[in-house]
Amino acid sequence: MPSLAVSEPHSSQHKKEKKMKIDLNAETIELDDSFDKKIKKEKKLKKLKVSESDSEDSTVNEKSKKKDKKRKVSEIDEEETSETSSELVEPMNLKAGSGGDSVKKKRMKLAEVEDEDEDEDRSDGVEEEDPNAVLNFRISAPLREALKAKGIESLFPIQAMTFDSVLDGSDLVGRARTGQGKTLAFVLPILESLTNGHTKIARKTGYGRVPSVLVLLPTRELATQVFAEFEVYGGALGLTSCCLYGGAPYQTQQIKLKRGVDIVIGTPGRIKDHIERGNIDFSSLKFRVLDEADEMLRMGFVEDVELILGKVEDASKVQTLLFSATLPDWVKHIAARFLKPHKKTVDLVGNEKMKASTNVRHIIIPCSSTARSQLIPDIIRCYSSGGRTIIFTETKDSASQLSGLLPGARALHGDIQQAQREVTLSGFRSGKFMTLVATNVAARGLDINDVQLIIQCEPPRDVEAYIHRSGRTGRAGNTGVAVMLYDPRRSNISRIERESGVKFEHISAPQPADIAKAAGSAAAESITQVSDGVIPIFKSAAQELLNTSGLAPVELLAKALAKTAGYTEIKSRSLLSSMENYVTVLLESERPIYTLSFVYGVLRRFLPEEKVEAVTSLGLTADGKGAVFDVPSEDLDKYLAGQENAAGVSLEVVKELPRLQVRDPSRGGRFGGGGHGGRFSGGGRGGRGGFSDRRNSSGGRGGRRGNSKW
Ligand SMILES: Nc1ncnc2c1ncn2[C@@H]1O[C@H](COP(=O)(O)OP(=O)(O)OP(=O)(O)O)[C@@H](O)[C@H]1O
Repeated sequence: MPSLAVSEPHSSQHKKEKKMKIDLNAETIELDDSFDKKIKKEKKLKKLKVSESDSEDSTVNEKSKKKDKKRKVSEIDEEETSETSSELVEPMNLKAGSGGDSVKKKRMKLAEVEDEDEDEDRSDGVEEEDPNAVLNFRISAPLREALKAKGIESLFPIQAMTFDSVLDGSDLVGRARTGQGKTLAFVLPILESLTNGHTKIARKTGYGRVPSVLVLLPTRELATQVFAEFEVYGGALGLTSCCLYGGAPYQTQQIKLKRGVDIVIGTPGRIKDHIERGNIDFSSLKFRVLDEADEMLRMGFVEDVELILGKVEDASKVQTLLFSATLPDWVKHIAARFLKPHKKTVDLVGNEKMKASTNVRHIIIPCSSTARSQLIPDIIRCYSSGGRTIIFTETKDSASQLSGLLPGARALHGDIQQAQREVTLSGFRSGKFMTLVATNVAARGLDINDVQLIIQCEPPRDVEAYIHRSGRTGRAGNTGVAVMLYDPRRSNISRIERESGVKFEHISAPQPADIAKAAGSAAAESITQVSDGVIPIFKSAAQELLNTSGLAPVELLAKALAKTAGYTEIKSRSLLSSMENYVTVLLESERPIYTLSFVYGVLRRFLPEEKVEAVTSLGLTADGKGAVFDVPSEDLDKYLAGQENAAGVSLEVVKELPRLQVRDPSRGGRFGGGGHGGRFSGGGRGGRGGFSDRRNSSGGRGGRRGNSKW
């Protein structure tokens, strides 16, 4: 593993004082959910053997209701004393995961923790009860069994905190960070309500029945994923579901609707089409769910959503639930419009500074658009731990281009035919390929096992996108890494930092030499495994080489290892742009430097024109006294030698990238206040400017069918 220089310790934000607010009377609950800690605790509690008697096969565990208040209170106590830490260990090279079940994997990890804690627990001699154990909720036996089969024996906080409210008939707004189980938070109580709860009697049954539940989601992939959950858990209770989204034939969807379904899941455009064709009747709806509501509305589905929601005969008889990891202010207006006034709100993020996943290590690396395809494979090598990687680009074009440049990667975006999108996603899920290059179409909700690494090619426009994209890793209590590439001269990452609460780790690009070193160790290991039987055959060639090379045996062996590892030439990388074969140079002048043209003027005083033109990625330092730029590494000596003819000017190769002024494109390229305060270490070479691929963007907010940009 290459040792990567980290200039700023990743830590403090996770250990800050946690604020918690609970006001049951006002029906608003806000908690710091301290998910890591919660999961650990949960695992410890697994040891508790809650005997599940057969007589308890009664559909609902009545006791659980009485325990409700107690459970909530103990939940709060736990949270109050906990800390959230997302500090993760340095990346390791693990074997590529072959798929499998994330829950099981997580259980395994935590089982190890349990073992360590065993002695301690024995000495306590106190058995703790898990307040969130599935058995403590009004969850019927078939559903409990289905959960158990998936390795779920305890509810996650958002599920535990919302279950009774939904089952008892409340409208609800639910918010929890990415990957914390919001889907089951509505799936479970809805299913129980339909089969054992208050909506059971009114629910239509039999052939041709009209749906009781409508779930609206922003993308087809997400609709398919939520549909799969309803299939598993609803199927266990004899309920049927269907999934309606664009790009798939109408006829099969129509036939399903005609036969009758209990739950309809889909994207707004296609559902509206079915309504208009008279295929669907929401007059007997009992539940409406808006999952990732803000995204649906952002994608231009407002009118469709309104029309669909308006298709119920008596809105007072329908429960409406709204779930998301992010709730921009304007979503609250939507909630006020569609949800009943006495709705409940369970907000596990609340006023917490950190809005993004706390299970994720958030890293930023300076990189130009031209260096991306060279840098990304090295980032994957260093940070994916052998698991899956999702790379986010801003546009469909750049997703297609980048996937073509990365070996074994596939693209996913809105211009790809639906059938192909499904093939791609299922290939990624099953581990046929390990790198997916996607637009925001994959940013929301997708729950894919063993995604260890997220790479964002440039900072997204809004903070919600950052939160959701980085949340594709570190799910269900697992850990992950999110790397964002940025242009230190142009990208204003401080806004994302401020609004998401993330304190980025500033790291320089992995240097090819570090990666080669790690590959050399692996090659050495593989050589020790070669059978001694080959020695007599190769010995004479080795002896000959030793005699003629003029090198010491260890040097010769080093060359052999380099060849075995596939590194016959070691490049280096710019600190400024991550371009290979470029080096970052700092120019300092006795006089203040206000403009880029001043820097070019200074360079012309002591360098020939062609050398000045070869300078790239020029940026001014925040202290106003210098400028940094990249020069081709092969010409470095010529640049450094030139300074001898320049009075009052010095040039040196930087080992740490100084703080830079950030250029504000909205002000005609003028430089704004200081950039971020990060410093970067390492050596490097760099590349050309032109960082953003947004010029390719079709812009706008997307049309009715959404996804036009993605
Ligand atoms: N109680 C539980 N115990 C163990 N695993 C669970 C539990 N509930 C959900 N999970 C798993 O956690 C993962 C994340 O769940 P889910 O996709 O619902 O998260 P989310 O909060 O909706 O995330 P996002 O905001 O990104 O959409 C899934 O793999 C799910 O199977």
